[in-house]
Amino acid sequence: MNPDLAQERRRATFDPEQVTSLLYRGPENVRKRRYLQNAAIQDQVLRGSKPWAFQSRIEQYETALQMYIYMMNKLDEMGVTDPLERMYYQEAGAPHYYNPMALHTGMFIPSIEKQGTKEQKERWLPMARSLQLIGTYAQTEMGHGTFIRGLETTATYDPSSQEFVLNSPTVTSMKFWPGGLGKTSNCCLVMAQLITHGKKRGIHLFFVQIRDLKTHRHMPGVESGDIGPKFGFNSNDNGYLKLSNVRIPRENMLMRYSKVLEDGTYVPPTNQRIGYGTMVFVRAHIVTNSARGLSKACVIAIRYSAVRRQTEVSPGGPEAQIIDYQTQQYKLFPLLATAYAMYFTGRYAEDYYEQIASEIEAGNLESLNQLHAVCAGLKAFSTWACTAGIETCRLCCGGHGYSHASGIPKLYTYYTPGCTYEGENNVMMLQVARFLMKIYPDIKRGGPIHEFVQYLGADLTQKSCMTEEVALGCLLKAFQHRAARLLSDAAARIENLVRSGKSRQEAWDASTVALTWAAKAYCHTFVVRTFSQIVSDAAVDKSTKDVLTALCKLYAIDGIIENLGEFIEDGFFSPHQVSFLKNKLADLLAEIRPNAVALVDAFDYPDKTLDSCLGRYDGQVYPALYEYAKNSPFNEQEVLDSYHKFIKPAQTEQSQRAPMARL
Ligand SMILES: CCCCCCCC/C=C\CCCCCCCCCC(=O)SCCNC(=O)CCNC(=O)[C@H](O)C(C)(C)COP(=O)(O)OP(=O)(O)OC[C@H]1O[C@@H](n2cnc3c(N)ncnc32)[C@H](O)[C@@H]1OP(=O)(O)O
Ligand SMILES: Cc1cc2nc3c(=O)[nH]c(=O)nc-3n(C[C@H](O)[C@H](O)[C@H](O)COP(=O)(O)OP(=O)(O)OC[C@H]3O[C@@H](n4cnc5c(N)ncnc54)[C@H](O)[C@@H]3O)c2cc1C
Repeated sequence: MNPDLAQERRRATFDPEQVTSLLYRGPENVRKRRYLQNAAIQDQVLRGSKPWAFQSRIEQYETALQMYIYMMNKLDEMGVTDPLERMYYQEAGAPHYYNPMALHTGMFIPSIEKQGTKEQKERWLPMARSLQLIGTYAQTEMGHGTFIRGLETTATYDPSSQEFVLNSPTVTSMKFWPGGLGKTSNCCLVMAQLITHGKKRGIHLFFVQIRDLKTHRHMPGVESGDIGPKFGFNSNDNGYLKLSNVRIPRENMLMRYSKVLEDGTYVPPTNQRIGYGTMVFVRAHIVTNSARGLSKACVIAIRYSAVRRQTEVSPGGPEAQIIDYQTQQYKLFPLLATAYAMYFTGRYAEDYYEQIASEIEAGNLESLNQLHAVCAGLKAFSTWACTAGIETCRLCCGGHGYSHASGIPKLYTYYTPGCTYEGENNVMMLQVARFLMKIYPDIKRGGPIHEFVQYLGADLTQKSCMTEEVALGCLLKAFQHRAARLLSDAAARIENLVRSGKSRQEAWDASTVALTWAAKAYCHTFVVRTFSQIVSDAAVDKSTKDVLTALCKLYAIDGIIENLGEFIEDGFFSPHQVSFLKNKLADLLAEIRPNAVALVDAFDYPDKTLDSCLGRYDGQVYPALYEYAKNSPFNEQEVLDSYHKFIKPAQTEQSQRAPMARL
């Protein structure tokens, strides 16, 4: 054990186990999580041969496939059915590979469960669970990802044969990007424009078999393939798909909420957007997923910062641990606080999703819009925080952060597409703004509105209650004030533009930056509120609560300092109050410092899950870096063939032109 890390753990003022329990919803869940992680770590088959970064793309794909199929079988044998528990096992078993069947379990099966009729579920789910059917969610096209009403793929109903005929009429209508579509899947859910009786009925989901279930060759009229190497996700065969007069039976349209009858009569759903449900489900889960990404980067960067020493503090004296530099703390501790904030908010988003989804199942669609706004907003807010935070963690690791040995570049390329997939983040923020502007008249009237948004109608002339003590309640009020004011600003801007003669749509289009500011401020407030509520309700001892409260305050204060203009432009905070906040920020960095390592230990990631030479629990960073370097295929031969092919001839040629000087 590295002595600095051992010392860090001794000086912690709280019990990390209590925090671990809080993060993973109780000691019983922690026990199960550890059991599954250990089972994966100890499994010889999952040990792997060489580090993923030294493998070709095809090798990465094959290794990922082999490992995931092995793990699925193991989980079935162990009787583990809960998706989260399955994820814990897989995360520890194959942390370096993006599962080529992730869309099968993450979107294909859930879409059938949520959008399929009873008969469709009985027909497809058993085959999907036993991998006879391997599916994906094929929505995005080369020409359209965001504007899904503009998708071009058509599904035209033919009443004479009671079939839909699917077509990709243009190059841009080709499905492009779906995970596992290229080579892995034999079927998919295709989002296509439904046409019955010659009329367009909007986009709907259709079950389409794209490959023969025995030979895996393409079905007639189907062309598909891999889209090529990407920034990350290279063990996944994100694919393209072109459909030419592909016929599927009428029963293959997912008909839980809308129907096409035998004669082609279209029965619409109660709400057209109910068919977007799988996206809302995944967005709700992306919040915790972002917390996972950011927290892993924090574990790596904070442990490494405790081990790494750089620069003599006094001449001839010992070099300081880099974690003792205030600038390093300022970069890392707010991110640590953010990771906690996102874990707690993710938990909230998932619970809220389950609550509203069961109301929807029971036929009550009243909260669908609000659920959409919450999930879209938190998805965007959390993925932005995660991506930016991972990059800061990488920079905090200096040169070694740039190596795949650190594990951080992999985290970055894995998590950054979260800002784009499942709804591009700016577009998601504009959906939040749309929701807020829609209810704005009710907010102003003081009409019946959800408690999430009540504060948005607060008196904007009020000033901050902040004192030198910096209470959490006052911090939350500051966020609420900022969100209310930015929303009011955006609304006023739109009204002014309308008064000046613009149409409402033109006024909206000319205000999307202001609307995005308002939406982000709303999401930020949501996170601060959730974090502070969970901390104040947490059943933990006083020392643990003190540490969590310090983290929560740091999250809030850092959010204010980073967006200071928005908090002071209307004079809400006085300059005096801003200086309280700046002083408190510095105090909190010092207060969190002795607990930083214990706070990252509390995330409870086994070394294998982190896959990082820098983030090891034992802190043996330097021998691990050396071992990793030795594994490079470059080092398999003392002299590479390329020396004889290129370097030697070049030297010979050069020496003939100018004879070598004696060394
Ligand atoms: C327990 C563990 C379980 C595990 C589960 C999985 C966990 C996953 C976790 C992590 C994932 C990691 C790996 C993930 C792999 C990658 C997966 C990527 C997959 C994809 O990317 S699939 C493709 C996703 N595509 C999109 O998201 C497209 C984005 N575009 C849209 O959503 C829409 O086009 C739009 C919202 C931007 C606009 O839609 P449109 O119909 O034009 O609507 P508007 O005119 O703007 O608004 C009209 C009206 O509709 C309301 N509305 C819009 N969307 C919804 C909705 N989804 N639900 C409800 N209501 C909606 C909107 O508010 C308007 O309402 P109003 O008229 O104002 O009342
Ligand atoms: C790794 C990865 C995996 C994916 N997996 C799948 C999958 O399994 N299935 C699937 O169907 N799709 C998948 N996708 C596709 C993904 O869902 C889309 O890329 C995403 O929805 C964004 O759409 P787009 O690419 O058309 O971006 P665009 O909409 O073209 O965005 C480009 C820019 O335009 C801006 N913009 C676009 N529209 C607006 C607007 N209305 N207002 C303001 N700004 C706007 C955006 O903010 C962005 O800056 C995946 C993508 C990636 C990267």
